[in-house]
Amino acid sequence: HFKEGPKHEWPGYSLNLFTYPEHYHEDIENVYIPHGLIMNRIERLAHYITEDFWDSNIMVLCFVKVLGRNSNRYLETRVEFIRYKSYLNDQSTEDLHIVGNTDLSFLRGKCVLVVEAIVDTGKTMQALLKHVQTFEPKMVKVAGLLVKRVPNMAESLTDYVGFEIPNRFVVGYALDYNEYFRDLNFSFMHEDR
Ligand SMILES: Oc1ncnc2c1N=NC2
Repeated sequence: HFKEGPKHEWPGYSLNLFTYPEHYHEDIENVYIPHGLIMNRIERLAHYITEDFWDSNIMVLCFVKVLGRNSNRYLETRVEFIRYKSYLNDQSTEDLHIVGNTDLSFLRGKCVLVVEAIVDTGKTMQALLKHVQTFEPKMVKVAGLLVKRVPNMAESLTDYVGFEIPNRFVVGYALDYNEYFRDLNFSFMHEDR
């Protein structure tokens, strides 16, 4: 997936180009990926996913449903959420703690798309995929909106990548730092930690 990119790192956009909650002014460094760009990229991923899943029902996904309305094909989708905790402050913990229901037997024989906001070390995703496989789905693919470039990254776990980003902590657009910054629902910010 990841061609060796240019060595310079994308500097992000200056904060004064955007409006964002006052209470975050001291904590964020720049706008890394604005909302509009995220939306455009997600639509492209939905195109690839719809092609790959062609005539199978998809167990987990919402944005393909929108694409279904625009194109003449509608893939029935069902969305289930797996809540888990894998981060303490900004360090990934080793193990996967699934919160709530761990019985995923509804996946048996199904075409599953695991949708993750961010794939970092890949440890959580590997643990999640191992757990999903025990329920013998027909197919499992992974969509990650953000995938970090981390040293000796496990073979690419992600079939659909929104944005490949440097190995730095980002917040916003549902990504949090100990539950802070979740309400930055319009873009990613580099958290200068
Ligand atoms: O950079 C990150 N920002 C928020 N949450 C997570 C991150 N990486 N793994 C989980």
